[in-house]
Amino acid sequence: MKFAWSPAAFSSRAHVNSPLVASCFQTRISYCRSLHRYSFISRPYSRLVLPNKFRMPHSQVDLEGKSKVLVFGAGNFGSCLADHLADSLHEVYVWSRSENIVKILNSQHRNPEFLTDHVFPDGLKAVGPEFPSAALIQEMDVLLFAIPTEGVRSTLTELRPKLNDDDLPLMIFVNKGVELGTGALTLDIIADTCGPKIAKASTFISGPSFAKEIIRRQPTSVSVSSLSDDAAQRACKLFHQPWFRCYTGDDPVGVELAGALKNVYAIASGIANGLGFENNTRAMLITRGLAEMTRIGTAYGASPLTFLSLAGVGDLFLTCSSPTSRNYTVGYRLGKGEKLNYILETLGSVAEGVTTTKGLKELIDELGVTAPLAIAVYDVLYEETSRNAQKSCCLCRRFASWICRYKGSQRRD
Ligand SMILES: NC(=O)c1ccc[n+]([C@@H]2O[C@H](COP(=O)([O-])OP(=O)(O)OC[C@H]3O[C@@H](n4cnc5c(N)ncnc54)[C@H](O)[C@@H]3O)[C@@H](O)[C@H]2O)c1
Ligand SMILES: O=P(O)(O)OC[C@H](O)CO
Repeated sequence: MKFAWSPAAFSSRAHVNSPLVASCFQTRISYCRSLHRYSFISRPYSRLVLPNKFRMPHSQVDLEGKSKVLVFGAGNFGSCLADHLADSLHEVYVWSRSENIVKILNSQHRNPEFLTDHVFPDGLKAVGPEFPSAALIQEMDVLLFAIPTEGVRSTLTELRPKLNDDDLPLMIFVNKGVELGTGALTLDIIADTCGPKIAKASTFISGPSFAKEIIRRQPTSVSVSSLSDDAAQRACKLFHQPWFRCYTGDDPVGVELAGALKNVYAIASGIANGLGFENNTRAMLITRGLAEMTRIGTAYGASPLTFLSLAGVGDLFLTCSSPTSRNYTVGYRLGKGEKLNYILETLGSVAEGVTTTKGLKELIDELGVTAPLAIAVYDVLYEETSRNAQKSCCLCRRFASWICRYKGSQRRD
Protein backbone atom coordinates (compact mmCIF):
# COMPACT_ATOMS: atom_id res chain seq x y z
CA MET A 1 0.00 0.00 0.00
CA LYS A 2 1.37 3.38 -0.92
CA PHE A 3 1.32 5.84 1.93
CA ALA A 4 1.56 9.53 1.11
CA TRP A 5 3.01 11.45 4.00
CA SER A 6 0.85 14.42 4.75
CA PRO A 7 0.94 16.67 7.80
CA ALA A 8 -2.31 15.14 8.98
CA ALA A 9 -1.02 11.60 8.61
CA PHE A 10 2.11 12.55 10.45
CA SER A 11 0.41 14.26 13.29
CA SER A 12 -1.79 11.28 13.90
CA ARG A 13 1.21 8.94 13.88
CA ALA A 14 4.21 10.73 15.26
CA HIS A 15 2.57 11.58 18.54
CA VAL A 16 1.46 8.10 19.44
CA ASN A 17 4.29 7.63 21.92
CA SER A 18 3.03 5.55 24.80
CA PRO A 19 4.06 7.21 28.08
CA LEU A 20 6.41 5.36 30.40
CA VAL A 21 4.66 4.59 33.63
CA ALA A 22 7.69 4.25 35.85
CA SER A 23 9.14 7.64 36.71
CA CYS A 24 12.76 6.71 36.16
CA PHE A 25 14.55 3.74 34.71
CA GLN A 26 14.94 1.29 37.54
CA THR A 27 12.84 -1.64 36.36
CA ARG A 28 13.05 -4.01 33.46
CA ILE A 29 9.36 -3.38 32.83
CA SER A 30 10.05 0.24 32.05
CA TYR A 31 12.81 -0.77 29.64
CA CYS A 32 10.42 -3.12 27.85
CA ARG A 33 7.92 -0.30 27.48
CA SER A 34 10.67 1.87 26.04
CA LEU A 35 11.44 -0.84 23.53
CA HIS A 36 7.81 -0.85 22.50
CA ARG A 37 8.12 2.89 21.93
CA TYR A 38 11.09 2.45 19.64
CA SER A 39 9.25 -0.10 17.53
CA PHE A 40 7.86 2.49 15.14
CA ILE A 41 11.19 4.15 14.51
CA SER A 42 11.66 2.38 11.18
CA ARG A 43 9.03 4.24 9.16
CA PRO A 44 10.12 4.36 5.54
CA TYR A 45 11.46 7.76 4.57
CA SER A 46 11.60 6.56 0.97
CA ARG A 47 7.87 7.18 0.86
CA LEU A 48 8.20 10.73 2.04
CA VAL A 49 6.57 13.14 -0.36
CA LEU A 50 8.43 16.40 0.03
CA PRO A 51 6.56 19.59 -0.77
CA ASN A 52 7.81 21.77 -3.60
CA LYS A 53 11.19 23.31 -2.87
CA PHE A 54 11.07 21.56 0.52
CA ARG A 55 8.69 24.17 1.85
CA MET A 56 5.34 23.39 3.33
CA PRO A 57 2.48 25.31 1.72
CA HIS A 58 1.22 27.61 4.43
CA SER A 59 -2.34 26.51 3.82
CA GLN A 60 -1.44 23.13 5.34
CA VAL A 61 -0.28 24.64 8.61
CA ASP A 62 -2.51 24.15 11.61
CA LEU A 63 -3.12 27.80 12.49
CA GLU A 64 -4.95 26.90 15.68
CA GLY A 65 -1.79 25.45 17.17
CA LYS A 66 0.19 28.62 16.46
CA SER A 67 2.58 29.67 19.23
CA LYS A 68 4.61 32.73 20.12
CA VAL A 69 8.23 31.66 20.33
CA LEU A 70 11.35 33.54 21.43
CA VAL A 71 14.60 31.93 20.33
CA PHE A 72 17.70 32.82 22.36
CA GLY A 73 20.74 32.77 20.07
CA ALA A 74 20.92 33.65 16.38
CA GLY A 75 23.87 31.40 15.55
CA ASN A 76 23.63 28.45 13.17
CA PHE A 77 21.14 26.43 15.14
CA GLY A 78 19.09 29.27 16.64
CA SER A 79 18.63 30.85 13.19
CA CYS A 80 17.83 27.49 11.64
CA LEU A 81 15.17 26.60 14.22
CA ALA A 82 13.71 30.11 14.13
CA ASP A 83 13.42 29.69 10.36
CA HIS A 84 11.79 26.29 10.75
CA LEU A 85 9.20 27.58 13.22
CA ALA A 86 8.50 30.86 11.40
CA ASP A 87 8.02 28.90 8.20
CA SER A 88 5.34 26.91 10.04
CA LEU A 89 3.60 30.24 10.74
CA HIS A 90 4.40 30.39 14.43
CA GLU A 91 5.06 33.94 15.61
CA VAL A 92 8.82 33.85 16.06
CA TYR A 93 11.28 36.29 17.60
CA VAL A 94 15.01 35.61 17.68
CA TRP A 95 17.33 37.32 20.15
CA SER A 96 20.88 38.11 19.12
CA ARG A 97 23.61 39.87 21.08
CA SER A 98 24.85 41.32 17.79
CA GLU A 99 23.33 44.62 16.69
CA ASN A 100 24.36 43.91 13.10
CA ILE A 101 22.61 40.53 13.00
CA VAL A 102 19.42 42.09 14.40
CA LYS A 103 19.55 44.90 11.85
CA ILE A 104 20.24 42.71 8.79
CA LEU A 105 17.78 40.00 9.79
CA ASN A 106 15.01 42.59 10.13
CA SER A 107 15.86 44.61 7.04
CA GLN A 108 17.12 41.98 4.57
CA HIS A 109 15.89 38.70 6.10
CA ARG A 110 19.43 37.36 6.09
CA ASN A 111 21.87 36.47 8.85
CA PRO A 112 25.20 38.14 7.97
CA GLU A 113 27.27 35.68 10.06
CA PHE A 114 25.57 32.28 10.02
CA LEU A 115 23.75 30.40 7.22
CA THR A 116 24.53 33.44 5.12
CA ASP A 117 23.03 32.08 1.88
CA HIS A 118 19.61 31.59 3.38
CA VAL A 119 16.68 33.98 3.07
CA PHE A 120 14.61 33.87 6.26
CA PRO A 121 10.81 34.17 6.33
CA ASP A 122 9.41 37.72 6.41
CA GLY A 123 7.52 36.94 9.60
CA LEU A 124 10.69 36.26 11.62
CA LYS A 125 11.57 39.22 13.84
CA ALA A 126 14.98 39.76 15.42
CA VAL A 127 15.36 41.48 18.80
CA GLY A 128 18.46 42.69 20.65
CA PRO A 129 21.27 43.32 21.28
CA GLU A 130 19.84 44.14 24.73
CA PHE A 131 18.40 41.18 26.64
CA PRO A 132 14.69 40.74 25.79
CA SER A 133 12.33 42.70 28.03
CA ALA A 134 10.08 41.12 30.67
CA ALA A 135 7.07 42.28 28.65
CA LEU A 136 8.19 40.40 25.53
CA ILE A 137 9.19 37.31 27.51
CA GLN A 138 5.86 37.17 29.32
CA GLU A 139 3.99 37.31 26.01
CA MET A 140 5.71 34.10 24.83
CA ASP A 141 4.29 30.57 24.84
CA VAL A 142 7.71 29.07 24.21
CA LEU A 143 11.32 30.04 25.01
CA LEU A 144 13.85 28.15 22.91
CA PHE A 145 17.50 28.25 23.97
CA ALA A 146 20.01 27.74 21.16
CA ILE A 147 23.15 29.01 22.82
CA PRO A 148 26.25 27.06 23.84
CA THR A 149 26.13 25.40 27.27
CA GLU A 150 28.69 27.89 28.62
CA GLY A 151 26.14 30.69 28.10
CA VAL A 152 23.10 28.94 29.58
CA ARG A 153 23.71 29.77 33.26
CA SER A 154 24.19 33.51 32.70
CA THR A 155 21.23 33.67 30.30
CA LEU A 156 18.89 31.88 32.71
CA THR A 157 20.09 34.00 35.64
CA GLU A 158 19.16 37.11 33.70
CA LEU A 159 15.91 35.58 32.52
CA ARG A 160 14.59 34.24 35.84
CA PRO A 161 13.27 37.55 37.32
CA LYS A 162 11.49 38.29 34.03
CA LEU A 163 9.39 35.10 34.10
CA ASN A 164 5.79 35.17 35.30
CA ASP A 165 5.50 32.22 37.71
CA ASP A 166 1.74 32.06 37.21
CA ASP A 167 2.05 31.60 33.48
CA LEU A 168 5.34 29.90 32.67
CA PRO A 169 6.28 29.34 29.04
CA LEU A 170 7.42 26.00 27.65
CA MET A 171 11.23 26.06 27.85
CA ILE A 172 13.17 24.06 25.26
CA PHE A 173 16.95 23.54 25.16
CA VAL A 174 18.99 22.35 22.20
CA ASN A 175 22.56 22.86 23.44
CA LYS A 176 24.80 19.80 23.61
CA GLY A 177 27.41 20.16 26.29
CA VAL A 178 28.57 19.78 29.86
CA GLU A 179 29.34 22.96 31.80
CA LEU A 180 33.01 23.67 32.30
CA GLY A 181 34.13 23.85 35.92
CA THR A 182 30.97 22.30 37.40
CA GLY A 183 30.46 19.32 35.05
CA ALA A 184 26.76 20.22 35.27
CA LEU A 185 24.19 19.16 32.72
CA THR A 186 21.72 21.80 31.53
CA LEU A 187 19.00 20.22 33.68
CA ASP A 188 21.17 20.98 36.74
CA ILE A 189 21.86 24.52 35.51
CA ILE A 190 18.11 25.11 35.07
CA ALA A 191 17.40 23.76 38.55
CA ASP A 192 20.15 25.98 40.02
CA THR A 193 19.02 29.15 38.31
CA CYS A 194 15.24 28.72 37.90
CA GLY A 195 14.30 26.10 40.50
CA PRO A 196 13.15 22.48 40.27
CA LYS A 197 9.63 23.22 39.03
CA ILE A 198 10.93 24.84 35.85
CA ALA A 199 13.63 22.17 35.48
CA LYS A 200 11.05 19.38 35.63
CA ALA A 201 9.02 20.92 32.82
CA SER A 202 12.03 21.81 30.66
CA THR A 203 12.40 19.94 27.41
CA PHE A 204 15.51 18.87 25.51
CA ILE A 205 15.81 18.36 21.79
CA SER A 206 18.76 16.42 20.47
CA GLY A 207 19.61 14.14 17.59
CA PRO A 208 21.29 14.07 14.18
CA SER A 209 20.45 17.57 13.00
CA PHE A 210 22.91 19.72 11.11
CA ALA A 211 21.51 23.25 10.84
CA LYS A 212 22.77 23.45 7.25
CA GLU A 213 20.56 20.50 6.28
CA ILE A 214 17.43 21.39 8.26
CA ILE A 215 17.43 24.80 6.59
CA ARG A 216 17.23 22.95 3.24
CA ARG A 217 14.37 20.79 4.55
CA GLN A 218 16.35 17.56 4.43
CA PRO A 219 14.28 14.91 6.25
CA THR A 220 15.44 14.98 9.85
CA SER A 221 14.34 13.29 13.07
CA VAL A 222 15.19 14.16 16.64
CA SER A 223 14.62 12.99 20.20
CA VAL A 224 12.48 15.26 22.40
CA SER A 225 12.77 14.49 26.08
CA SER A 226 11.41 15.89 29.32
CA LEU A 227 10.47 14.76 32.80
CA SER A 228 7.06 16.21 31.90
CA ASP A 229 5.28 14.17 29.27
CA ASP A 230 2.97 17.08 28.55
CA ALA A 231 5.92 19.41 27.87
CA ALA A 232 7.57 16.85 25.57
CA GLN A 233 4.33 16.41 23.61
CA ARG A 234 3.92 20.18 23.26
CA ALA A 235 7.48 20.59 22.00
CA CYS A 236 6.96 17.71 19.60
CA LYS A 237 3.82 19.30 18.21
CA LEU A 238 5.50 22.69 17.87
CA PHE A 239 8.38 21.37 15.76
CA HIS A 240 6.67 18.60 13.90
CA GLN A 241 6.62 18.86 10.09
CA PRO A 242 6.65 16.24 7.35
CA TRP A 243 10.43 16.67 7.01
CA PHE A 244 11.07 17.09 10.74
CA ARG A 245 9.90 14.27 12.98
CA CYS A 246 10.07 14.24 16.75
CA TYR A 247 10.21 11.18 19.00
CA THR A 248 9.32 11.87 22.60
CA GLY A 249 10.91 10.30 25.64
CA ASP A 250 11.28 10.87 29.35
CA ASP A 251 15.02 10.52 29.84
CA PRO A 252 16.31 14.10 29.55
CA VAL A 253 19.51 13.19 31.39
CA GLY A 254 20.29 10.45 28.87
CA VAL A 255 19.41 12.70 25.93
CA GLU A 256 21.59 15.49 27.28
CA LEU A 257 24.52 13.19 27.98
CA ALA A 258 24.24 11.54 24.58
CA GLY A 259 24.22 14.93 22.82
CA ALA A 260 27.21 16.18 24.79
CA LEU A 261 29.30 13.00 24.64
CA LYS A 262 28.95 12.34 20.93
CA ASN A 263 30.89 15.57 20.36
CA VAL A 264 33.90 14.12 22.19
CA TYR A 265 33.90 10.97 20.05
CA ALA A 266 33.44 13.12 16.93
CA ILE A 267 36.70 14.84 17.83
CA ALA A 268 38.32 11.39 18.17
CA SER A 269 36.95 10.33 14.80
CA GLY A 270 38.19 13.55 13.19
CA ILE A 271 41.68 13.12 14.67
CA ALA A 272 41.84 9.57 13.37
CA ASN A 273 40.80 10.66 9.88
CA GLY A 274 43.18 13.62 9.92
CA LEU A 275 45.97 11.22 10.77
CA GLY A 276 45.12 9.12 7.74
CA PHE A 277 43.07 6.33 9.29
CA GLU A 278 40.05 5.34 7.24
CA ASN A 279 36.68 3.62 7.50
CA ASN A 280 37.54 0.62 9.67
CA THR A 281 39.01 2.87 12.30
CA ARG A 282 36.03 5.20 12.22
CA ALA A 283 33.61 2.29 12.61
CA MET A 284 35.67 1.09 15.56
CA LEU A 285 35.60 4.51 17.19
CA ILE A 286 31.84 4.89 16.66
CA THR A 287 31.08 1.44 18.06
CA ARG A 288 33.42 1.63 21.02
CA GLY A 289 32.40 5.25 21.57
CA LEU A 290 28.78 4.13 21.81
CA ALA A 291 29.71 1.48 24.38
CA GLU A 292 31.61 4.11 26.35
CA MET A 293 28.80 6.69 26.16
CA THR A 294 26.32 4.10 27.36
CA ARG A 295 28.60 3.12 30.25
CA ILE A 296 28.99 6.73 31.37
CA GLY A 297 25.28 7.42 30.90
CA THR A 298 24.05 4.43 32.86
CA ALA A 299 26.52 5.16 35.66
CA TYR A 300 24.95 8.63 35.75
CA GLY A 301 21.43 7.17 36.00
CA ALA A 302 20.28 7.43 32.39
CA SER A 303 18.55 4.65 30.46
CA PRO A 304 20.91 2.61 28.25
CA LEU A 305 18.18 2.61 25.58
CA THR A 306 18.52 6.35 25.16
CA PHE A 307 21.96 5.75 23.67
CA LEU A 308 20.34 3.67 20.92
CA SER A 309 18.01 6.52 19.99
CA LEU A 310 18.36 9.40 17.55
CA ALA A 311 20.01 11.44 20.31
CA GLY A 312 22.48 8.61 20.91
CA VAL A 313 23.77 6.44 18.11
CA GLY A 314 21.97 8.59 15.49
CA ASP A 315 23.86 11.74 16.36
CA LEU A 316 27.07 9.86 17.12
CA PHE A 317 27.05 8.33 13.67
CA LEU A 318 26.29 11.66 11.98
CA THR A 319 28.87 13.69 13.84
CA CYS A 320 31.66 11.11 13.64
CA SER A 321 31.26 10.72 9.88
CA SER A 322 30.92 14.18 8.43
CA PRO A 323 33.18 17.18 7.88
CA THR A 324 30.03 19.29 8.29
CA SER A 325 30.47 18.64 12.02
CA ARG A 326 32.52 21.30 13.76
CA ASN A 327 33.67 18.81 16.39
CA TYR A 328 34.83 16.35 13.75
CA THR A 329 36.55 19.25 11.99
CA VAL A 330 38.40 20.28 15.16
CA GLY A 331 39.68 16.70 15.44
CA TYR A 332 40.54 16.47 11.76
CA ARG A 333 42.56 19.67 11.85
CA LEU A 334 44.34 18.52 15.02
CA GLY A 335 45.16 15.29 13.21
CA LYS A 336 46.60 17.34 10.36
CA GLY A 337 48.90 19.09 12.83
CA GLU A 338 47.16 22.43 13.47
CA LYS A 339 47.19 23.89 16.97
CA LEU A 340 44.01 23.80 19.02
CA ASN A 341 43.96 27.52 19.77
CA TYR A 342 44.34 28.40 16.12
CA ILE A 343 41.59 25.95 15.13
CA LEU A 344 39.18 27.43 17.66
CA GLU A 345 40.02 31.00 16.63
CA THR A 346 39.30 30.25 12.98
CA LEU A 347 36.39 27.81 13.25
CA GLY A 348 33.81 30.63 13.23
CA SER A 349 31.31 28.72 15.33
CA VAL A 350 31.18 26.75 18.56
CA ALA A 351 32.51 23.18 18.90
CA GLU A 352 31.03 22.19 22.24
CA GLY A 353 33.07 18.98 22.44
CA VAL A 354 36.22 20.89 23.33
CA THR A 355 34.90 22.22 26.65
CA THR A 356 32.74 19.15 27.21
CA THR A 357 35.84 16.93 27.10
CA LYS A 358 37.17 18.79 30.14
CA GLY A 359 33.87 18.57 32.04
CA LEU A 360 33.56 14.94 31.02
CA LYS A 361 37.00 14.06 32.41
CA GLU A 362 35.83 15.30 35.83
CA LEU A 363 32.62 13.31 35.48
CA ILE A 364 34.46 10.11 34.47
CA ASP A 365 36.79 10.44 37.47
CA GLU A 366 33.83 11.05 39.76
CA LEU A 367 31.80 8.12 38.42
CA GLY A 368 34.82 5.81 38.26
CA VAL A 369 33.85 4.43 34.83
CA THR A 370 36.22 3.11 32.19
CA ALA A 371 36.29 5.53 29.27
CA PRO A 372 39.62 5.20 27.46
CA LEU A 373 38.52 7.01 24.29
CA ALA A 374 37.24 10.09 26.11
CA ILE A 375 40.40 10.17 28.24
CA ALA A 376 42.56 9.93 25.12
CA VAL A 377 40.73 12.90 23.59
CA TYR A 378 41.19 14.79 26.87
CA ASP A 379 44.92 14.06 26.76
CA VAL A 380 45.18 15.33 23.19
CA LEU A 381 43.23 18.51 23.93
CA TYR A 382 44.50 19.42 27.36
CA GLU A 383 47.25 17.36 28.94
CA GLU A 384 49.65 17.16 26.07
CA THR A 385 48.74 20.55 24.67
CA SER A 386 49.71 22.27 27.87
CA ARG A 387 52.99 20.39 27.99
CA ASN A 388 53.88 20.83 24.39
CA ALA A 389 51.75 23.58 22.92
CA GLN A 390 53.91 23.90 19.82
CA LYS A 391 53.59 20.35 18.62
CA SER A 392 50.02 19.16 18.48
CA CYS A 393 51.05 16.74 15.71
CA CYS A 394 53.23 14.88 18.25
CA LEU A 395 50.34 14.31 20.56
CA CYS A 396 48.14 13.22 17.68
CA ARG A 397 50.76 10.69 16.71
CA ARG A 398 50.58 9.42 20.25
CA PHE A 399 46.80 9.21 19.80
CA ALA A 400 47.47 7.20 16.66
CA SER A 401 49.75 4.79 18.44
CA TRP A 402 47.18 4.58 21.20
CA ILE A 403 44.49 3.64 18.65
CA CYS A 404 46.75 0.87 17.40
CA ARG A 405 47.32 -0.43 20.91
CA TYR A 406 43.65 0.00 21.82
CA LYS A 407 42.50 -2.91 23.95
CA GLY A 408 38.78 -2.28 23.45
CA SER A 409 38.19 -5.58 21.68
CA GLN A 410 39.40 -7.51 24.70
CA ARG A 411 36.76 -5.95 26.90
CA ARG A 412 33.20 -7.03 27.21
CA ASP A 413 30.67 -4.61 25.66
N1 LIG B 1 24.70 23.90 14.40
C1 LIG B 1 24.08 22.75 14.50
O1 LIG B 1 23.92 22.05 13.48
C2 LIG B 1 23.56 22.27 15.82
C3 LIG B 1 22.67 21.20 15.80
C4 LIG B 1 22.17 20.72 17.00
C5 LIG B 1 22.55 21.33 18.19
N2 LIG B 1 23.42 22.36 18.17
C6 LIG B 1 23.80 22.94 19.46
O2 LIG B 1 23.20 24.24 19.58
C7 LIG B 1 24.05 25.08 20.38
C8 LIG B 1 24.32 26.35 19.60
O3 LIG B 1 25.05 25.96 18.46
P1 LIG B 1 25.17 26.86 17.16
O4 LIG B 1 25.49 25.95 16.05
O5 LIG B 1 24.02 27.76 17.00
O6 LIG B 1 26.46 27.70 17.57
P2 LIG B 1 26.98 29.03 16.88
O7 LIG B 1 28.39 29.21 17.31
O8 LIG B 1 26.65 29.03 15.44
O9 LIG B 1 26.08 30.18 17.56
C9 LIG B 1 26.04 30.35 18.94
C10 LIG B 1 25.13 31.54 19.25
O10 LIG B 1 25.05 31.66 20.67
C11 LIG B 1 25.41 32.99 21.04
N3 LIG B 1 26.10 32.93 22.33
C12 LIG B 1 27.34 32.46 22.56
N4 LIG B 1 27.63 32.58 23.86
C13 LIG B 1 26.54 33.15 24.43
C14 LIG B 1 26.25 33.57 25.75
N5 LIG B 1 27.13 33.42 26.72
N6 LIG B 1 25.06 34.12 25.99
C15 LIG B 1 24.17 34.29 25.02
N7 LIG B 1 24.39 33.92 23.75
C16 LIG B 1 25.57 33.37 23.46
C17 LIG B 1 26.34 33.47 19.94
O11 LIG B 1 26.35 34.88 19.89
C18 LIG B 1 25.69 32.84 18.71
O12 LIG B 1 24.61 33.62 18.25
C19 LIG B 1 25.31 24.26 20.67
O13 LIG B 1 25.18 23.71 21.94
C20 LIG B 1 25.28 23.16 19.64
O14 LIG B 1 25.91 21.97 20.09
C21 LIG B 1 23.92 22.86 17.02
O1 LIG C 1 28.77 20.71 14.21
P1 LIG C 1 28.68 19.91 15.46
O2 LIG C 1 29.81 18.95 15.64
O3 LIG C 1 28.46 20.80 16.66
O4 LIG C 1 27.37 19.01 15.35
C1 LIG C 1 26.14 19.64 15.13
C2 LIG C 1 25.00 18.80 15.65
O5 LIG C 1 25.18 18.49 17.00
C3 LIG C 1 24.75 17.58 14.83
O6 LIG C 1 23.60 16.92 15.27
